Amino acid sequence: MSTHAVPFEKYHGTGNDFLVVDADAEVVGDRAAFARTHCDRETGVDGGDFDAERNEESTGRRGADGVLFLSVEERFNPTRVVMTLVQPDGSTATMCGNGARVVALWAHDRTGDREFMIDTQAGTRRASVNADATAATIEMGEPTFDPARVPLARDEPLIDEPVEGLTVTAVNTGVPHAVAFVDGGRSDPDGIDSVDLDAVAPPVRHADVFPEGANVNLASVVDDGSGDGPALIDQRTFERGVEGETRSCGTGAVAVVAAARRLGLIDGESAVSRPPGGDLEVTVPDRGHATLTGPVAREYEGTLPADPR
Ligand SMILES: N[C@@H](CCC[C@H](N)C(=O)O)C(=O)O
Repeated sequence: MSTHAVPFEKYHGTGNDFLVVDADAEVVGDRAAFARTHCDRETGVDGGDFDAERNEESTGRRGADGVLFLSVEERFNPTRVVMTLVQPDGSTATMCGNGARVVALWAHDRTGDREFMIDTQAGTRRASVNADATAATIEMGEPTFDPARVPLARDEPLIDEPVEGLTVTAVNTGVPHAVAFVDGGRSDPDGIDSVDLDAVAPPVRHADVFPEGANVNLASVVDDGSGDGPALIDQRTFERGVEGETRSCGTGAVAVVAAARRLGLIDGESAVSRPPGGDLEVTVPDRGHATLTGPVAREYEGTLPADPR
């Protein structure tokens, strides 16, 4: 059994926060146990109070939404980064939009580059960091409603249909998502924030129609984009693997905009999705890659036991 200390860095993208471990430099024997222990919101890693050496945007919470194990391959142009996300329940996610944006900033911090190819289990995705390294953009692949690829336990797409008490649309944006539109945005006392997400999401997340489970999003169209600016959509997401609500979900933001377009709820291919942790700019063109852009920040660093058992 290994008991050595593993260096890590903590980053977040719009409040979706991750421990980052350099997989080339560090050997973590049981990655699932490492994630389960150190991501725990009650007893996991603690960045402590803010101080001058820490980024003032730190979320300041114990634990994390996952561990990113990263491997940099600088011999490619652009530099490639192999990304594996292990979630707080020990599962591995095929894709994570905010995680991939964090990967871009982490790789920028190590190499100084601003363009990267990120290898995920959902495919290779192009990513970039902006000039002052405060935001990152990632190509997200093409959202699909294809029942075989969501996946669904049926042959027809699931579009605006009742599932376990919510009316949902199912879409895969690298991982499976269920999107339910509700009336009233965040500023409405009876709107999206009045819903008990921890109560309504689990039956949908585990519904038989989703054989691999699903992340569950609530969304409310605040501005349909028919005026001057892009559409604005308030978002909340209950994440598979975290088994709770996160402050932001990037694949969820793309799913919300893709579903809004499919249902004809917004004009144009661009929208701002607004989870609690901050705004995400999303484009979902008729064909080709969706994109996801938003702030990313480094919080702090430290060491953690490799084998926490
Ligand atoms: N927070 C992520 C999504 C991570 C994967 C998800 N929990 C799953 O298991 O499907 C994001 O920003 O996309």
